[in-house]
Order: sequence, then C-alpha cells, then structure tokens
Amino acid sequence: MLEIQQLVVERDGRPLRYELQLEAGQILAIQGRSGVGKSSLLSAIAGFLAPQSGRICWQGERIDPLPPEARPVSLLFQDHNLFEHLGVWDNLRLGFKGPAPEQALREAAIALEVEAQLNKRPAELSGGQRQRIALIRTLLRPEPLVLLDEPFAELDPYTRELAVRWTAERSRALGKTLLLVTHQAEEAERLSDRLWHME
Ligand SMILES: Nc1ncnc2c1ncn2[C@@H]1O[C@H](COP(=O)(O)OP(=O)(O)OP(=O)(O)O)[C@@H](O)[C@H]1O
Repeated sequence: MLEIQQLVVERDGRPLRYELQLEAGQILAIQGRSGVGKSSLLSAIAGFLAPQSGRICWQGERIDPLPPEARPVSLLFQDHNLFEHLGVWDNLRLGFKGPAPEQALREAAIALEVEAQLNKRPAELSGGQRQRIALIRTLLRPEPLVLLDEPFAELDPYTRELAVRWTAERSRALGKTLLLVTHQAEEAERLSDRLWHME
C-alpha cells in the first residue's frame, strides 16, 4: 500500500497538503485544475521535491528519507526526458539494473506503433512518438510504483486509445501501482480503479 500522511509541500510560498491511501496494484487517476498541485505530488513521491513535513510510506516502510534512486518509483515527467545523445533504442534500454527486457520493450514498441522509430535519434521523433517511448520505458522499468504525468497529452485520439489500453493492460499484468495525472475525464474513468479530484 502507498500511504501519504499529512504531507506538506511548499510551492510559491503556499503549502500544498496531501493525504492518500492506495492499495498496491491499483490505478489512481488524478484530476484537478491547473496549478492545484498534481505534478508537485508526483515529484514529492519520486523524491525530487522535499516536503516540509509528513510521511510517504510504501508497503509499510517510509520512503521519504530516501534519495530518488533508492525509491521504488518510476516517473514519467510532462517533458518526457529522453537523452538526446543516445538513440531511441538505447533510451528504452536505460534504467534497468540487470539486462534490459528487450523482448518486452520491442513488443511494447510494436503495440504502440513506434517500432519504426527505434533506430532513430530522439530529435527525429514527433512529440507523440517521444511520449510513447518514454511511457514504455517508465512502465516496464522494475519499480513497482509508477507515476505518469499526462502521458497521453500529445496523442491523437486513435493513438491515445492504443496507449490507454496498453497502459491499463500492462500495468495490471505487471502488478504495478499506478498514479496517473490526466485532464481527460473519459480516459481517467476507463483506465483507473479510483478517481481523485484534487482541490
Ligand atoms: N518548479 C517550480 N518551482 C516553484 N513553484 C512551482 C514549480 N512548479 C510548479 N510550481 C507551483 O506549484 C503549484 C502547483 O503546481 P503543479 O505543477 O504541481 O500543478 P499541477 O496541478 O500539476 O498543474 P498542471 O495541471 O498545470 O500541470 C503552482 O502554484 C505552481 O505555480
């Protein structure tokens, strides 16, 4: 279980407060108006934003004192951070401690219709192609907690449908606990076990 207890993060000189309990293996969709603090919550869980107070626990253990690389967390930022000096395939293979699961990565690239991009450089990809490459890497990494910040924002309706289905299916098959920020109410409802409208 993911437990966020009395977490306070200061942004712009004002406190953002969070309280959440999420069963392991569940998918939570987070919605709310721009600036309410959705991305800040994901950054705090991942360890890129230090809270003022409160706790973040995963499976009963505190993770908030840990540095980002020691947390059981895989995060997809809004700007999908690919390494420009590496090819797309090498970008996909990053972040695995042992050998990368090449077959699963290839199958994912086929399912999301980006297999033709694997031999290119990130700079040669469209925004939506970059978004799908980053989504694949984030979801297939070994960490059990997956945080996705608007992973479908740049996709057309057809590709978004593919990506929504793939994300839900893989997340459940791999037993991931998924927090997903999305502005699309319809996909949030279809994809998630729970909706959180942040205020
Ligand atoms: N890097 C930053 N440094 C300081 N303040 C920030 C930073 N990023 C965001 N903020 C502020 O923190 C508050 C919460 O922003 P956050 O990005 O978490 O909101 P959000 O709900 O994810 O918004 P959006 O839907 O627009 O992505 C806002 O007041 C914002 O101005």
